[in-house]
Amino acid sequence: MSVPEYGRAFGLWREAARTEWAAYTRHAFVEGLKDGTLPRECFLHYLVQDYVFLVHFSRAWALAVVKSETLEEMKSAAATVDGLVNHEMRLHVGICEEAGIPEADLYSASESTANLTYTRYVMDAGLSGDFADLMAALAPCVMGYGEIGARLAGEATADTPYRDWIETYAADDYQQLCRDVGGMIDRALERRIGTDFAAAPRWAQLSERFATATRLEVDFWQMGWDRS
Ligand SMILES: Cc1ncc(CN)c(N)n1
Repeated sequence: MSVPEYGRAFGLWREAARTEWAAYTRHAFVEGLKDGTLPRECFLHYLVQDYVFLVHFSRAWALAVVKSETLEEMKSAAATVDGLVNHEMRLHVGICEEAGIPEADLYSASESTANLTYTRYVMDAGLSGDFADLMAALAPCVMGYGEIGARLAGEATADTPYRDWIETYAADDYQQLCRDVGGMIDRALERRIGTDFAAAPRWAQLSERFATATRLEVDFWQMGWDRS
């Protein structure tokens, strides 16, 4: 299967971090979602943590609204906050409710170290840097799940109990969000570092931010796998 395309900067970042990217998008947790062998307790542990993750991730996208320099950037960041808090989190609330975990418990769940490390890294990228730094740190999260969802939609076993999760990220609206964010990132970078991304003095640092956030995604799956 060919991988979906989510923009020029994302493609370059992904290629530069190919080892980390493979560890993220093909982690044992992901393969367990695909063939249904992931233990339910691991999935629920991950999902509770992911709800908390999305709360802080939404704060980081809200910071992107503050750091925007154009209306396009602002609209895209605001639409992503909306997508996260009003759509993606519904998946978590629904599945956890079925498992007897009410939403109030999700909101007050204590954060695992992997969760805390990742979301605060992203937040710091935005606080200490500019919009481009923030986008490089946010991109692995948005696009990685888009790529995983698209692959698993085609490869998952018919009876995997994780079909709802897979379809949330394979769905047209999530795939469109990835393309829209990817296009917006390209234009945001062109504005700040010029069209030849790889030749720009800031490129190495932006790529490093992307690679670091990708490693933190690997740790997040591992946290779910270990229930740590
Ligand atoms: C840890 C993590 N990374 C990415 C996503 C997809 N927004 C997520 N829900 N959780």
